[in-house]
Amino acid sequence: MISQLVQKIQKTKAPICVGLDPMLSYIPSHIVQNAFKEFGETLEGAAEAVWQFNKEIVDSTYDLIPSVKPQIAMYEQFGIEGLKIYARTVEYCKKKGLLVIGDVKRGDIGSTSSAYAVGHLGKVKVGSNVCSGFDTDFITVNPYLGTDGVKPFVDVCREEDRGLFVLVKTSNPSSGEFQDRLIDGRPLYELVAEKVVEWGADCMDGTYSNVGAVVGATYPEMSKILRKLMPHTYFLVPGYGAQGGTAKDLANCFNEDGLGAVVNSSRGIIAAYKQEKYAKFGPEHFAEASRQAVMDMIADINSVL
Ligand SMILES: O=C(O)c1cc(=O)[nH]c(=O)n1[C@@H]1O[C@H](COP(=O)(O)O)[C@@H](O)[C@H]1O
Repeated sequence: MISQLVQKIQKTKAPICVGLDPMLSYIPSHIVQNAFKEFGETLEGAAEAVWQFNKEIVDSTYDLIPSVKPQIAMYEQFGIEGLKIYARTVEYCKKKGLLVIGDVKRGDIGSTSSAYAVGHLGKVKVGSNVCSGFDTDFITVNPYLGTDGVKPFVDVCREEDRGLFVLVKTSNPSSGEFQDRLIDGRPLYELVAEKVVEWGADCMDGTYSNVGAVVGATYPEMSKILRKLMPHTYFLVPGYGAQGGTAKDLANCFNEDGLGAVVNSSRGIIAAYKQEKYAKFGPEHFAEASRQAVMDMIADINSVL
């Protein structure tokens, strides 16, 4: 699976992923009002607005990009109606030729992780049928429970040719509270990185493993160390844009050949029309503002590679 992402990145010359993290407050009021008119001021109405918003953004950017990353929390806030739209968004993006990284951050005891792995990446047996749940290409995984909590995901990746991005060093301000703590003189994120390499050793797909790592754009010194520790691990790099990470900050996440990382931006792309820089597009043309923001992000990142 990771080789498909590499190929799409090489084809588009865009090592990026558009984060489909829709909050109702980002959605222009003409879309929200139309959805409310049809479905009322209900969870169904909110979910319909999210769907219309996502569809326009995907339609206006899919030819420029290799991948998207829907964050499931933004859909779960609308309950089952939101989850239906998560599933519809995944399916639509795949039809458009995009690789989909489901940002679900799962991880539990082994038996529970197995069910998560099947539901998001694999297939489930239903009587005599074999069915797919959310059917995403990659998901994000939380490694806090250790090897038996991660292995079920790795096994499904090997069986189904899917991929993971395991949290190693996250982009948020408090990430150091646990992740930077020294254990036998070494920060925890380095120990997790070594485990990610070990988990991914049996899942190679070309130069890289299907077991990747999440490394935030906001900690450039740490990403430099992690890049060296994990030469064959692909990085998913969030934190660019809205969280303050710049192209210069994330240059360390890439290998010398310009591969090795896919950079996410969510609010910076989907809510671009709200920024002064893109205000000229106005809410009516929000999707064109997103397209322009994608082009600017690609140029910005390529300028440091
Ligand atoms: O796993 C992630 O994608 C993730 C890890 C991390 O360390 N930091 C982080 O921001 N994310 C996700 O990346 C997205 C960032 O959104 P923006 O800050 O709007 O670009 C959100 O969906 C976060 O949940």
